[in-house]
Amino acid sequence: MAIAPLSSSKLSASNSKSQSCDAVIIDGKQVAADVIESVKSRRAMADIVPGLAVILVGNNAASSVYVRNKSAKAEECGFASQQFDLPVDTSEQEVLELINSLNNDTNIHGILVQLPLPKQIDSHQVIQSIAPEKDVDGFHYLNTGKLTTGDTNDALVPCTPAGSIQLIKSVMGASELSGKHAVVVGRSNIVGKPMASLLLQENCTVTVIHSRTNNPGEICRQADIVVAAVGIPNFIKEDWIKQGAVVIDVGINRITTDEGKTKLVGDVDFENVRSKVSAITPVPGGVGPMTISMLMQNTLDAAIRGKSLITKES
Ligand SMILES: Nc1nc(=O)c2c([nH]1)NC[C@@H]1CN(c3ccc(C(=O)N[C@@H](CCC(=O)O)C(=O)O)cc3)C=[N+]21
Ligand SMILES: [Mg+2]
Repeated sequence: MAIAPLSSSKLSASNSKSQSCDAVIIDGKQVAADVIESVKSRRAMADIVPGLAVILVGNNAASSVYVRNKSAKAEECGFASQQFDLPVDTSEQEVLELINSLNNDTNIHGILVQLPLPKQIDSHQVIQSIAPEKDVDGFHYLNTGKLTTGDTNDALVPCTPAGSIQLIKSVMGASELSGKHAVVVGRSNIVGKPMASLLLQENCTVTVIHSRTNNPGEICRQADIVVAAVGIPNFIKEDWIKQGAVVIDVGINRITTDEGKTKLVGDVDFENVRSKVSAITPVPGGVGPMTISMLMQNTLDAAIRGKSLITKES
């Protein structure tokens, strides 16, 4: 796995592309704010109040912060948000009963169960119990099936991969994206697999590498686009990155610095990688804010679809 890093002089000599000393730092906060503006105006035009239910089980500190941020953003968009804070010893049956009642609540259009769940609860059972048309995380089989078969028009697409694609598109046109080699690092159901499907949809050549991959660095170095979703700080080093690549860092790792402060970092060795890429997302301020914006977009889409169904039926 250890590959000697190329010196940058060697690279510039062997690469026809210009040295990208001035990499674009993709402003995820700005793109996310643009998505929110569009959600607000579409909501007002549709004249509806989308209802979002967020369920949090237990008191994981990071989860509490994320859930609060999601509820606050929903309110800002003109949604009605309901937050359910359940104790850490809640049974699976109790969660299923709550979801059942939200599935039947016509004022609720989106249901999100914050992951991870405490160990007595089977998250698989919980996710599959959410009505697919309210599954704003896009984790239900019906939505993952629609995504992998390319039926993305009425699928609810997982928020982090959907946001990541949008960030790629903010620096690369659709025609430019077509035919590019994208390497997804990580194969989770939440990010890696749906990300691969979305990139295929954009006509990329897609490789998914993971913890059992032989020669991951060699493969990653061929990538025009790298999406890192492994959950390990500084996992992606400079010598894994091809000159001029676009790098999307999905990692959210809370680390303690030498000075004893906690700090949020991604999966990419940002300071060393940035001189080599054409564009890169920072952490924080990259993919994270997009995840929340795409959740609002999914909730609005679910509410608009729900309204048109009712109109059709009546
Ligand atoms: N059912 C479910 N759906 C999720 O979408 C989901 C989940 N469970 N469990 C946890 C992860 C994590 N996640 C994040 C969302 C926003 C930021 C975010 O806004 N991050 C900011 C920084 C926030 C901070 O400072 O802590 C940023 O990167 O700039 C991060 C992480 C959604 N998740
Ligand atoms: Mg993995």
